[in-house]
Amino acid sequence: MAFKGHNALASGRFEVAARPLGAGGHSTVFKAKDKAYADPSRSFALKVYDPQQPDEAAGSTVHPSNINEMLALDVLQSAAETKAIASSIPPGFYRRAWHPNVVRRYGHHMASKSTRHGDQWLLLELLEGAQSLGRCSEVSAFEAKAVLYELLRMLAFLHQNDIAHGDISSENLLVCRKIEGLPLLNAIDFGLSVHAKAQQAMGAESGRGFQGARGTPGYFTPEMTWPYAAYSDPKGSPMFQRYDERKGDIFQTGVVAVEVATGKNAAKDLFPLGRATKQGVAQLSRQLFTFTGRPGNEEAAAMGFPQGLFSEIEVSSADGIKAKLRRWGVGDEGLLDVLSKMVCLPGSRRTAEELSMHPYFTHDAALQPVVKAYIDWGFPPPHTIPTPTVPAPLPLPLPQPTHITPTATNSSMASIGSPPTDDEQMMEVDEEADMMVIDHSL
Ligand SMILES: Nc1ncnc2c1ncn2[C@@H]1O[C@H](COP(=O)(O)OP(=O)(O)OP(=O)(O)O)[C@@H](O)[C@H]1O
Repeated sequence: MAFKGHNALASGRFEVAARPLGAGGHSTVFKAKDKAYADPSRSFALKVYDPQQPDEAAGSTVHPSNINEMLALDVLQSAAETKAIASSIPPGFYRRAWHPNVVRRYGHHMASKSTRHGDQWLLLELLEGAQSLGRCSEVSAFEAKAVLYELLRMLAFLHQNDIAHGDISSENLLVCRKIEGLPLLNAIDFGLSVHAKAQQAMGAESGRGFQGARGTPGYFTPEMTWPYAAYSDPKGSPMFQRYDERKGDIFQTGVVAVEVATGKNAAKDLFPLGRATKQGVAQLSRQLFTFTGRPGNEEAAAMGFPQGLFSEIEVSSADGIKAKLRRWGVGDEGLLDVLSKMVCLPGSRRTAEELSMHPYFTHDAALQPVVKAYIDWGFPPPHTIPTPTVPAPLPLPLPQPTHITPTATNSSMASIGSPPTDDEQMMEVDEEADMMVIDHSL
């Protein structure tokens, strides 16, 4: 197994598969074994970031999104450790308290001055046999409901921890196994995440929210696009308003849910970005507001939305949004109601926790195995399913970590595997795996 670049760190420590698992704009992800781990036969996903040209001011070769991702996973690790202590999970086993819908982090290294490929990496749980939600075919209506419920539970958790994912898309959600026959999602790619820790580390001014459009085409939100429509040269315009990325997560999740429910593709069929230019975003903005409706006076003022913009478009209403969703092929009235509170203007968007308590989910006893799984993992829902068949939650044994079979089944989703074998014997090294050299003096 060879690693391109052959630097001492990566080729010495990891045995890396030649063929990548996947690649993104700033990284390549490989299946790898870590010789420093107690069980050197255990496989991980090694995300190797591309070094950047040294930044003029700080001389750093680390792309800011890599820092974002690393720090978001730091925050999630702290949350898991705190939860583990509260649940009397012994030290070293905190990953048992990690949220089931977020990929687990095992270590990282960020050599901030190095231009060598392989000096910036993130070691993640291997989601073996996983495929992106966007590539799953034949998702049943009930699977689609379970997927949306899981997404909302995951977002509620992230948002409670003051993290916005910032780039929810069907490519950044991997499906790797099933709970009682239902798909289990894992969110990856926290490169555009928004959280106080990154803002502190990178000296961003305080206050939540970004300005301007960023993310994956197909998932841009109305609030990030309107300044492009409002001004011929919006760059640096003081009229750019900050927007709350947590609300953006809700909109993007709604778009993913529409994709899953209808089989349409966000970037091709729903909200295509014709050209990645200001003019292209301006056109997309018109399309987005045609879908959501333009803001009424009050919301327009709150968004800093100029008077008169898109005056020919009707004012936003839930009924208008539902009618358009029906035309796209969403038929279920419950789902229509949930989506009309997600794929709408920011002022009308509900929180992930509120949405997870919608009767569409809570009145469906068939969703019980999924809800029960969260209770078993130590994440009780903010609601209870009103059915006599639901057993009362018992005092929890230590949640068993999940284990993934090495190969996908021939269905569109892979299956749950046998129980884990390594966690107990890994105790010391489990912690050791996090004590990797961190050099991010940015
Ligand atoms: N933990 C994992 N287990 C298995 N495969 C993974 C894992 N993490 C990432 N991948 C694969 O690698 C691909 C790229 O990962 P990721 O989206 O994190 O990279 P990125 O460089 O941040 O991408 P982008 O340019 O979209 O921001 C994913 O689409 C997936 O196929």
